[in-house]
Amino acid sequence: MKNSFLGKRVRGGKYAIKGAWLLLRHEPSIQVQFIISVLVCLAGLYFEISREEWIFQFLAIGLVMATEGLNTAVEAMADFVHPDFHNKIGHIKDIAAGAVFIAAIIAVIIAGFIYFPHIF
Ligand SMILES: Nc1ncnc2c1ncn2[C@@H]1O[C@H](COP(=O)(O)OP(=O)(O)OP(=O)(O)O)[C@@H](O)[C@H]1O
Repeated sequence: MKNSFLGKRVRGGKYAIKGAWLLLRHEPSIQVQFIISVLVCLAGLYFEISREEWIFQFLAIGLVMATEGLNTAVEAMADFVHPDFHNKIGHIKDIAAGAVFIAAIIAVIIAGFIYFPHIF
């Protein structure tokens, strides 16, 4: 079982859950995004948004948090590979942060589409 196809998948799932838990426990940016996600979900309950709106909302939350998680991994990898200051490392980190920024902008636009008609 240990090295079977299924065993490896189960082990991979355990590592992934561990990684998600580490992000939530130790990454301030993920913690902030998690709190915002909870607040947005409360807003969804309050405004009784539709099934389709919930789907887009969860997609936006997943997009931002997953991108932030990958950004964190890139930063950790960059610091491990090259702990000292280097222009290339700065460039790599800026690009990874840019990906989070794009995801966040899209999430804000989606939130606007969902909540603007409910509020105004
Ligand atoms: N080793 C380095 N060499 C060159 N520039 C760096 C280096 N480390 C960080 N920088 C620059 O500082 C910026 C912020 O990097 P940092 O690793 O502190 O990310 P952060 O966004 O503050 O991380 P966190 O997600 O932990 O808040 C980078 O985008 C990059 O421009």
